[in-house]
Amino acid sequence: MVFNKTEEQEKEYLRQIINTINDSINNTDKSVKEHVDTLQEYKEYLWSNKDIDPHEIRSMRESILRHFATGESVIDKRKRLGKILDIPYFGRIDFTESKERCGTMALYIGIHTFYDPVKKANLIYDWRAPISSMFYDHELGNASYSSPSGEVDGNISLKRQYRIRKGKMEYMIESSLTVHDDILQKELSSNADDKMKNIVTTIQREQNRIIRNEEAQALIIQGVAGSGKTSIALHRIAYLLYTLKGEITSKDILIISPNKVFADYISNVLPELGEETVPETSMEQILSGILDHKYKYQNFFEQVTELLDKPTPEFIERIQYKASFDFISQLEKFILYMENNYFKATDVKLTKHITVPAEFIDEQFRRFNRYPMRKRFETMTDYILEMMALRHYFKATTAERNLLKKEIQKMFSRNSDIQVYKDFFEWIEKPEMFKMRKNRTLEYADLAPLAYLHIALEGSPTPSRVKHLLIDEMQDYSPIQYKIIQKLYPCRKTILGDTCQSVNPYGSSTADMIQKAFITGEVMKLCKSYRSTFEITSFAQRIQTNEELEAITRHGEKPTILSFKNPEKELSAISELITTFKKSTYKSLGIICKTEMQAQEITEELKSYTDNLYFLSHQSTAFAKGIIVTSSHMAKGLEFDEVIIPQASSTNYNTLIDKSMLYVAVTRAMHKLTITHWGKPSRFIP
Ligand SMILES: Nc1ncnc2c1ncn2[C@@H]1O[C@H](COP(=O)(O)OP(=O)(O)OP(=O)(O)O)[C@@H](O)[C@H]1O
Repeated sequence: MVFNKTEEQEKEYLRQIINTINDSINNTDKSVKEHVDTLQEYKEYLWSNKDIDPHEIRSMRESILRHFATGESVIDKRKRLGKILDIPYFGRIDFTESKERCGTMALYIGIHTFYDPVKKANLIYDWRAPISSMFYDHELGNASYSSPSGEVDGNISLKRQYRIRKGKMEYMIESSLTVHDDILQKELSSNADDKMKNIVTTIQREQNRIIRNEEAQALIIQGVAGSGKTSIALHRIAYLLYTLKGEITSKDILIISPNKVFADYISNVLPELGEETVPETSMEQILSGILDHKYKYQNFFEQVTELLDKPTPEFIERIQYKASFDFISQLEKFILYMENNYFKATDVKLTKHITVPAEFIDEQFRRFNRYPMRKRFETMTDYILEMMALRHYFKATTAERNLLKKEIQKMFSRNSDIQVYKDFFEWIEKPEMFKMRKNRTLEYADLAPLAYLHIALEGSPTPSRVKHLLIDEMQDYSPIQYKIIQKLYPCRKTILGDTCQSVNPYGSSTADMIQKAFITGEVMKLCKSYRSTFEITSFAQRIQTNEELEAITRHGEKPTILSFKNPEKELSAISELITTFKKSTYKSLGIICKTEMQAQEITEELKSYTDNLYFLSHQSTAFAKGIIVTSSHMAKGLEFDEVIIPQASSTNYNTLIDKSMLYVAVTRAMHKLTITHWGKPSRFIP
């Protein structure tokens, strides 16, 4: 007999579950109150009794801490219960184990586990539990999952999906498929929120494999635009926090994200999944940190702007060379060269009668080669003086010690990293490859190699406590940057991106290049694109074909291309499109320009037609709902119900990097896309 066979029975069961959760909430509230009262009693006792003996104080202190810890975990539980009251579960599978004789289990799956202490049974299973994986991986029929004690085989006889909101069941679907297409279609057709949302109810099989991959040391996810890479990476973090509880907490995870707006945009997913948000940083922050924030540098955004503007061929060449593996191997050879040639030992006369011979000093420089070059001087001095004390009974004074150390330091050719870096380019006979900008500002492409040399000379900063590193927009970082990341964060990693969406075509990395830079790493692919309608995805494919991409069959309006005689007409048409958007059910509109300067200009111009425009610059820190005007670079990773791409003329979109920008802009649209231009249209518009 099937448990809760009909929809009526399911609705009644939901009511029962909600009552049980409410009982549990009342009990935890009582327990929280008891803890608070006890702590208050302790406090009053301590305040009113001045002469308590130290033993009593100690034992009270322990009790207080114990109460505090239990109190905190009860509060956590209370928070979780409050959350599951809204949507207790979203799926169900009926599973019969082949070996066991305990019959068929109806497993309800939700964001959190719910254990009923009265019935002594798990009423809801966490979506991350091993048994729940079958919900995502299997259709009706034979199924299995990996439990801690081995593979469990069995049979799924029923599969249901529910939409429950505020404790009420809106509908349920019985399905033989993994995740029912109707529900996925409904989710995908909904409008964009101001923050990325979780997709736990509709995770697809190929996505689930990535979320639950525990083997890969570095998991590299190459996924087409809109394939759910970022969502999946965040669900993976939630999964790891669940399975590795006790070993890893959200504070042990670090996200390297492209900018603050993106970090803000994704900041809701983990809390929605019941986990804390994780720390976030940027590549520039890391690299500049290695160099003690000593140098002014062109940031990545400025480099992209220069590439879009009028880059000189030499500028492009410098970026390209520094993103090559040949460059890394030259740099490594040079480090070896420094090791062999930069330390020129000389005799050091410590007293009238005592001289430390050059040969002996040189020997010590080589002896301590496990230390970075500039970190050897202290240890060498100590060792030399120890040897002299042993062999010659010479006991050096502090002044003599300082003198020796200073002299040894002087034997190393260079103190300045920049000078060493310049030497490198002389050594490879390519001095033209290094160019300092005005105001002693470094080019962005020099930041990483300079940091690499700095590590060879001074060592890495203190070992990081990061246990899992997440890198988004992987294609925008070059191999040398990955080499540094590997030195700094030898932990496990999840790295994701899409080569087709590079805003750094001369210095970008493919999944294979990243794998090569890390030596180890597993590449997994996501080929299905979920964000945009079939029509928009097909349009994007004609701008830049990705053979691996598979568009989801969700249909919508065909993208529109509007041509005008002059910029005034174009602007007035855009303002009309804005008016139509305001009357529509769509919640977000992105007006995406090629550069930030163009976005700023258009914002100013549109202000006389419409209000509530939000200009998103590279200095912005938060994403906003409504009408956003921004550049392609900033729009990367974001999505909008509707997108307008202005100024798509042949002069504005003409080069390789322009094409990438157009592709990024087009793939931000979920439901509607309009491209406008005056004069000749860009050759990239299909
Ligand atoms: N299994 C799924 N169920 C529901 N929605 C999904 C699913 N997978 C992806 N999506 C939706 O597709 C959209 C794109 O997801 P996401 O931004 O994570 O993709 P991405 O690969 O990082 O995109 P891009 O590289 O283009 O920025 C989001 O709206 C996300 O909610």
